[in-house]
Amino acid sequence: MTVSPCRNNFFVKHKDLYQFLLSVQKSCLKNDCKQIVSISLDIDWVDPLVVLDQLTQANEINFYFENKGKEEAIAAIDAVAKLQVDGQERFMQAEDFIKSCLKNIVNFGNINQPFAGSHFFCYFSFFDQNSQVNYPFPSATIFLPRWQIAVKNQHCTLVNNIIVNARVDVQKIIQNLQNKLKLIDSLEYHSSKLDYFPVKYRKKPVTNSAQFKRSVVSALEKINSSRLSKIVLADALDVKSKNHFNLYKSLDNLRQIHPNCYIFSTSNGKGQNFIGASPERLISIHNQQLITDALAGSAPRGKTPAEDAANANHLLNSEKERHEHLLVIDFITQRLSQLGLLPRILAPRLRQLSNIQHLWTPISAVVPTNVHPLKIVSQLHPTPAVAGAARDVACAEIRRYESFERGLYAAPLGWIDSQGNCEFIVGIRSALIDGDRARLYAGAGIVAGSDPEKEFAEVQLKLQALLKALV
Ligand SMILES: C=C(O[C@@H]1C=C(C(=O)O)C=C[C@H]1O)C(=O)O
Repeated sequence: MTVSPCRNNFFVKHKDLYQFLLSVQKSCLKNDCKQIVSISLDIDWVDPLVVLDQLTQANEINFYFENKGKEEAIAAIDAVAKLQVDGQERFMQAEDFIKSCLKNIVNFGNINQPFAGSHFFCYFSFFDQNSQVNYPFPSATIFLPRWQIAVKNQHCTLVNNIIVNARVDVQKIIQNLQNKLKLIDSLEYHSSKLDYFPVKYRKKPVTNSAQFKRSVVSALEKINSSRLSKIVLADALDVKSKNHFNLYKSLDNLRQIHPNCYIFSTSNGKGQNFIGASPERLISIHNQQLITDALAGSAPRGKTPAEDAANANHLLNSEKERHEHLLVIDFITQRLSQLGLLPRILAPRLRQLSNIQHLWTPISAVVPTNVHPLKIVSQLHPTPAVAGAARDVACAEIRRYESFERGLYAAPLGWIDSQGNCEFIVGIRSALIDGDRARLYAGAGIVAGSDPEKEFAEVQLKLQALLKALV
């Protein structure tokens, strides 16, 4: 792997890149192969969301991921390498794809700056196989983007991944990069305010309220009599707007309303987008340190500080909520142990969002270098936070109760770098957007003692938070 020093002034120093690309091309010619070059450049601060909005073409896939609290945002646009698969082997195939791409990547620029070097963006569906034939996303998509813009703590990095072979015009690659830099430089940034448009839309629940509550009652009967101790039942809400939804403004609203959530968006390059604001991290790994969230058990935020504290107290002390939460902790620790990891359960706490609060227990572990992040993702997904326990029974029942395809809802999405660092979240509180139509998803965990009315209200609360941000 060849690494050159960082170029702060690309326009002055681009000769080094030219020489570098020529040498890569020469070796491609000699070995009759092609190579991916990851060019990392330090650039002036930009808002990756604005870049995403302004630079993505409708026919390109893309990915957006932001955690305002951590001052991190990353936009990935278009693909130079992509894998889309369905079926049980999807996580394994994704891992193999990433490993084989990495063998073929050389770096140019300072790969030690935040988010430099190659990153793979991945999103999966809840089930191995979508049963809705025309569902717009396959059950696994992994891609290495052509363009990646990321900020971390005010530091901004542009990565341009390119394919070099014997025929490619090296001069043109550099020209392309220069043009893109100029374009990014010319973008305008306005400090935006919350933009609640009085959007005109029609709402239509996919499951009517009576049906949802009947499902809860029926699930409770099963919980008393079978191997099922928890099931997460979701509801969907269809919304038809007068105009096309504005993704950029909706995401901008989401990041302002939910600054401590992960804001995400992905486009399939065919007109459909999946977006949301999730409080739930599946795994993050930084320098072999893994953190995962057990997040389950919910209460609304109070209207006054006193009411809020009372709700929080009730949540922390409720046997039913604690049982629901413990099932997730037990599952995660068991699964991590099966992989040979030694999970450490950190102190339980509350995750307080603008509209709702959850019981939250972070769990940490050290990941040996031979355990690939996607092995862990495949072991953990779906946790009882979004499926139930026992998992197989819960998943089969979810298929029976829910009349709609979960698709990317409640499934892992995130990125992995070449060192095994990664961040995957669970795609809950999410919506599938298709022009002027949106389908919103949210669910609630049902355990012994659940009240159908309260579970229905919890799902509506989650749906409303998302609906409020869509414009
Ligand atoms: C399934 C969802 O949320 C999950 C269910 C929770 C609960 O029932 O208490 C809490 C957090 C999430 O793990 C969702 O929001 O769609």
